[in-house]
Amino acid sequence: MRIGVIGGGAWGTALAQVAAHGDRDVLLWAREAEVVASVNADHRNHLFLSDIDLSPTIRATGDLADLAACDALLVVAPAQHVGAVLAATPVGTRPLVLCAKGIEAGSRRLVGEVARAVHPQAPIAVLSGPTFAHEVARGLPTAVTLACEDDVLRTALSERLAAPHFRPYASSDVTGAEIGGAVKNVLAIGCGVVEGAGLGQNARAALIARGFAEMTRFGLARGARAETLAGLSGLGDLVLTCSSTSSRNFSLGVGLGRGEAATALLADRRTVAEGAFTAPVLRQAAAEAGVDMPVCDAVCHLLEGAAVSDVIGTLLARPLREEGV
Ligand SMILES: NC(=O)c1ccc[n+]([C@@H]2O[C@H](COP(=O)([O-])OP(=O)(O)OC[C@H]3O[C@@H](n4cnc5c(N)ncnc54)[C@H](O)[C@@H]3O)[C@@H](O)[C@H]2O)c1
Ligand SMILES: O=P(O)(O)OC[C@H](O)CO
Repeated sequence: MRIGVIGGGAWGTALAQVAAHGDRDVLLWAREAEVVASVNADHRNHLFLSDIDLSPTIRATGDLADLAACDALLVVAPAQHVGAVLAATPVGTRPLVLCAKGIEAGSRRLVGEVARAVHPQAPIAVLSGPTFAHEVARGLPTAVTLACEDDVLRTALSERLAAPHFRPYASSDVTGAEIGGAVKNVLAIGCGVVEGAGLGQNARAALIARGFAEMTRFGLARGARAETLAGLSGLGDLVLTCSSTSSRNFSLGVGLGRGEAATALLADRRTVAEGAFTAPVLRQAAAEAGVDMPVCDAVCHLLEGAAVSDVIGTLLARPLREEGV
């Protein structure tokens, strides 16, 4: 199975490195000509993953048409751009493995729903979990959820992408795998705010636990399974992203917590903090589904410029309630 990767950011490049394990050929599509040039000439991605020596069996292209030579495509463009990039990609019946984490603005569709609309003939899988790209690319041990409704394809993809340091766990719950990844980015911004504002470790743990309850409520309402949300792509990724400044979402929150404006923090950035785009869409989607998500709402208010003390005060002053989802 020859793998093509759509997206030459940090995660697309790290996944290309995983797929190239054992000297297998991988084709990486990158939007930036300088990424294509540096991967092909130096086996490095100077723009997005600069300190990693890449396998020489990874070849980069700037032409989406070249992906017609691949058997399966990993989709690693940011969530807001997946629809446009896929519309320009020759897909047909090739499996699409969705690796972006987010919800599309406007349509409020998960990435899988976007992909199905653009390429209805293509089987869909989702690869998601606690995965900082720079750790995966360095060969540090990592486990992910690989979700696909088709058993045969799920097994084939798992076997093709598994490597000694990279262990996929199979699931048939595509929606659950997607929702965990999308919601955790929003919650990670909140945990970063806790850090930046110096609110303490207790507050961070409370936010992770109550945030997980929100992820579960929303996921169950959208048809996800509870065990998927409690797995690698849900709770696992939530814990990772809420604990480290290696996370772009957490770091964005740290800035907000220090009183910096979201507009300034997001201006001119080359890398993506998906939670900033997902938060307002998630608020709409949750309202539509009748699901209460006060922590995610609080993150929206903070991104809109509300003062940290006001937002935290409002969260804590809500009527007392029973614990549980
Ligand atoms: N970096 C990680 O550790 C990591 C891990 C797991 C999942 N992800 C997810 O992977 C996805 C891609 O993130 P990343 O970290 O590889 O990106 P990145 O932040 O390293 O780079 C930004 C990417 O956005 C692309 N881009 C910018 N404008 C675009 C446009 N108009 N059309 C198409 N592409 C455009 C760039 O070409 C580049 O590939 C995100 O959904 C992210 O949440 C990232
Ligand atoms: O840097 P972040 O916040 O986009 O997180 C990267 C990955 O999603 C972690 O699993």
